[in-house]
Amino acid sequence: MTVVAVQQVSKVYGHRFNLVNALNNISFEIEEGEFVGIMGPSGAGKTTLLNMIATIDRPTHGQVMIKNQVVTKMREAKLANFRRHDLGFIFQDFNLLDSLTVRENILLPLALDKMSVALIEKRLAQVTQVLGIGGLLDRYPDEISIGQRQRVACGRAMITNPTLLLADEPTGSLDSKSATELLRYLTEINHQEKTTILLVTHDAFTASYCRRILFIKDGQLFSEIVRSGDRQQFFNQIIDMQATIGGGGRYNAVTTPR
Ligand SMILES: Nc1ncnc2c1ncn2[C@@H]1O[C@H](COP(=O)(O)OP(=O)(O)OP(=O)(O)O)[C@@H](O)[C@H]1O
Repeated sequence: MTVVAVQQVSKVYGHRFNLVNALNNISFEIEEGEFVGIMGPSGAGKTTLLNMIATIDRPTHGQVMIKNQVVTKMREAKLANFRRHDLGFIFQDFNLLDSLTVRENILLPLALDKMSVALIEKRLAQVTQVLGIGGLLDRYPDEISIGQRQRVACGRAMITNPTLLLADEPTGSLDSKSATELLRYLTEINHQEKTTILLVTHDAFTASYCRRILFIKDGQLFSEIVRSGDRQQFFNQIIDMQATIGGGGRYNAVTTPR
C-alpha cells in the first residue's frame, strides 16, 4: 500500500520581487513499512518537503496524499485529528515538556483520546520495551541523558502507533553512541511495528540505516538509491552520491560508519 504520495508539489516562498522556488514540481511515493531518508545540499528544499508531508505547511501547487487522503486540502480541524492519530514527529531538539515526567510526556498525544487505562498501559509497555526506557517513566527530562531524552521523544512519536513517523535531523544533537542507539531503535520500530519512517538528514552514517534515500537538489528529485547490500556498502554509495550532487558545506563526507 502507498502511504505517502507527493504529487507535482511546488512551493514558492516570498513576494513578487523576492520569490524562492523551494520545491519545483516534485513527485514520489513511499510504500507502507519503508524506511526512507531525504538528503541533499543545504537549501535544497528538504525541510520544506518534510513540512509539506507533515502538514505543517501547504504547497503552492500540487498535493500530498497520505493513506489515500489529500492532506494538503484538509480543513484544520480534521487535520489536527489526522496529525494526532496518523503522524508521529521527532524533532531535533526533542520538544519534551520539562514539568512533565517521562510517562506524562510519552502519553501526551493520547490526552484527548478516550482510551481505556488498560489499553494505554499496554501501549506504553510496548513502546517503552522497544525503546528500553521502562525504568525512566517517573523521572523528569532534566534527570535523564540526552540520548534517553531523544528516545522518550521517539516514544511520544510512537505512542499513537502512527502510520508515518517523520524526523528532521533526529541525530543532529546526539553524540555518536546515542545516535547509533537511536538509529537502532528506529530500525526496531520499523521492523517490529511496521511503522513507515521518513527522515531528513545531512549525515551519511544516519542515512545508512535507511533502506532508500531520495536526493533532492534545487527543489527537485536528483536521484535515489536503494540499499541492497550491507550498511557499509550503502554508506559508501551515499558518500559517492553526495560527491556527485555537490554543494552545501554541511556534509560530513569524512564520517565513517561507527
Ligand atoms: N519561510 C521561508 N521564507 C522564504 N524562503 C524560505 C523559507 N523557508 C525556506 N526558504 C528557502 O527555501 C529554500 C529551501 O529551504 P529548506 O529549509 O527547505 O532547505 P533544506 O534543504 O532543508 O536546507 P538545510 O539543509 O540548510 O536545512 C532555501 O532557499 C531557503 O532559503
